[in-house]
Amino acid sequence: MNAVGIKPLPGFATLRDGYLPGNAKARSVLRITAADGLQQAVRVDVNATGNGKAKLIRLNQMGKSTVACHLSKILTQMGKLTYILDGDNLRHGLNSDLSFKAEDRAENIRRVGEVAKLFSDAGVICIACLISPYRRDREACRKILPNGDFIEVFMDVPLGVCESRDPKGLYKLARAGKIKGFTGIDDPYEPPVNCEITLKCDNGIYASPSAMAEKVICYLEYNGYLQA
Ligand SMILES: Nc1ncnc2c1ncn2[C@@H]1O[C@H](COP(=O)(O)OS(=O)(=O)O)[C@@H](OP(=O)(O)O)[C@H]1O
Ligand SMILES: Nc1ncnc2c1ncn2[C@@H]1O[C@H](COP(=O)(O)OP(=O)(O)O)[C@@H](O)[C@H]1O
Repeated sequence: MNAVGIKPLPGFATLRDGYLPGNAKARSVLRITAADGLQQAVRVDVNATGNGKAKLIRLNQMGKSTVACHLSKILTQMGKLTYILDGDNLRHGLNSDLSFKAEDRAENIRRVGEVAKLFSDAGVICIACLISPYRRDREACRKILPNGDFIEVFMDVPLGVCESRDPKGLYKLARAGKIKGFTGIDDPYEPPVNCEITLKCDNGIYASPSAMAEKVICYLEYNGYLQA
């Protein structure tokens, strides 16, 4: 158990223990650290990472973007290329024609899956943070990616905690009936039954976003996803 309460998987230290992953090439790590930013990291030459694989990583529920940023930063420091596909942002561009009706959420998730597949082909680890509240849509998305390339991360955060954060005030509007079909209020969220990773609280205490990201890294390391 380290200082942030994560039990490392057998044979793995977490990054906070000062562990430099054996497969991270010093040249790549230095170069990408110097770039110091997620978008800049994406511009780094693919060959510099030595990473031939890419994965779609889904994060559910509140705190998605925050954990995704930490995850991307850690992966970048390890010499990997990453790109974050954030549902909230994509709905301003690629998916601006879609509503929050069930069929439009399905199309939203399908498009993000297809985009993630393209990133994957280019050797970039794609971190997709979408609510994707319905199981059937997540399973359809899993099928878009090659077998084993879709890693589902469930952020098991109770509605009350999400609602207490509410930085955009959307829960308040939903409770007041000013937004209809809001996930968790008057639209369902179906928790996964077969996700690869669950991030939740321990003894009522939530891990920090960076600790959650480290847990994902441990999973990826342990299962050989980050080998050069
Ligand atoms: N009705 C309704 N239900 C849920 N969410 C809503 C809704 N209306 C707007 N928003 C904002 O849209 C963000 C979620 O978009 P997603 O593309 O991830 O949703 S979905 O996967 O298609 O369900 C989500 O942003 P995040 O909080 O960053 O997830 C909300 O701010
Ligand atoms: N582990 C955490 N502990 C406390 N607050 C958090 C945590 N993760 C995220 N937050 C805060 O919760 C709010 C929502 O986080 P965000 O990452 O934008 O969620 P999402 O992308 O799921 O909507 C933000 O104000 C963020 O700072």
